[in-house]
This record gives sequence, C-alpha cells and structure tokens, in this order.
Amino acid sequence: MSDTLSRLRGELIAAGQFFHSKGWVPATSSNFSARLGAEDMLITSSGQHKGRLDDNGFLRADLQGVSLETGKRPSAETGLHTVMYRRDPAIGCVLHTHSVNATVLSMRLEEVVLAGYEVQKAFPGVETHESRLMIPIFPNSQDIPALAAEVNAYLDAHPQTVAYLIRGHGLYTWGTTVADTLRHIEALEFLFECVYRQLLLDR
Ligand SMILES: CSC[C@@H](O)[C@@H](O)C(=O)COP(=O)(O)O
Ligand SMILES: [Zn+2]
Repeated sequence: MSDTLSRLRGELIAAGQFFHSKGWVPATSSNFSARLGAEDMLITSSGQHKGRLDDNGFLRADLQGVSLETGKRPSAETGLHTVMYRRDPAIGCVLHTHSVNATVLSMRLEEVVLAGYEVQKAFPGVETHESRLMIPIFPNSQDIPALAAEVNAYLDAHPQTVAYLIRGHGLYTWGTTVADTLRHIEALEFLFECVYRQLLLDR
C-alpha cells in the first residue's frame, strides 16, 4: 500500500467526518475522490455513508471509471469525477456534497451568482470581493455520462468555473489537493448560506 494512497484516504475520511458534522452528506449521499497518478484515482465505493468511511470504503479506479479492485463498485457518479481528472492534470481532488442550502438554491435559481463577498477569495486566482463567480446549475439526470459531457462542454466554454450545482441534487467542486477542495466546499457552503439569507431578506 503506497504512502500516498493511505494519506489521501485518511484525508478523505476526515473530510467526510467534517462534512457530516455540518449536515452536508446526509444518508449515503455524496462522493469523494483524489488523484493517485496520471492514470488512476482513489474514489468512494457506492452506497457508503460518507460521514462514517473507513479504509474499506474506497477503491482504486482508472480515469475511465473502471474499478481496479475486484468486487468493489465505484460511486454511481464516478463519471463526474473522471471527467475532471481527464480535463486537467493539475486537478488532484473532486468532492461532491448534498447540503440543504445547495439543494434548495438549485431548485429556485437558474445559476448562483457570487459577488461582493470577501470569502470568494478562497478560490484560486480570486483576489478581490469585487470579482463575480458564476456557479452553473445543471438539470439532474441519472444518465451520468450525458451529464458529464454537459459539464465538460460548459467548462470548455467557461474555464474559470470553480464549482457547479445539479438541480435538486448537490454540489461538485475540485482542486489541486484534498485540503484545497475541502476549503472550496466550506467557502461555497458559507456563500450559499449568505445568498439564501439575502433572498429571504429581499422578499
Ligand atoms: C442517497 S441518494 C444519493 C445518491 O443517489 C448519489 O447522488 C450520491 O451522491 C451517492 O452515490 P454513491 O453511489 O454512493 O457515490
Ligand atoms: Zn449525489
């Protein structure tokens, strides 16, 4: 077992415990992955409770989503992870969560516009609250290859995108490391709470 694999697995287990403490990974929702090398990744197996992961809750898969471990089934949404690793060799982690705020906002808005918030600086390349981050919302689908193709085309056209929502479903974001990606999730959840509260005040 490589040191890298056990370190990344530990980081993803800790991320799941943190997200669970926040209520962002209810039931067996959500999935996590981290790049192992140029051709493979570590990903949660399907149906695990992400707040109570242990070493057995992961498997190695290639970047086409094929399990490299017999008897273990990768996340049902593996295609949304592999599309990111194939797009960009600098991406080292993809995290998907199902918080209430992400889900509710995705049901009410066409896109989430983040503007004027200091915490936007949690994202790479964002140096001022005067930036504008657009979080697109894709229709939910059980056809993961089709959804992954839609995400891929959108990111080709909008390469500055830092995350996306799936309607009625949840949030996907990515980063170079598990720590960076966890910071993105935490920043986005803070920002979604701000957007939600502003919408309430504006009523
Ligand atoms: C428990 S419903 C959530 C799932 O349908 C799915 O959206 C999800 O995030 C987890 O799927 P998984 O196959 O465990 O990775
Ligand atoms: Zn999901």
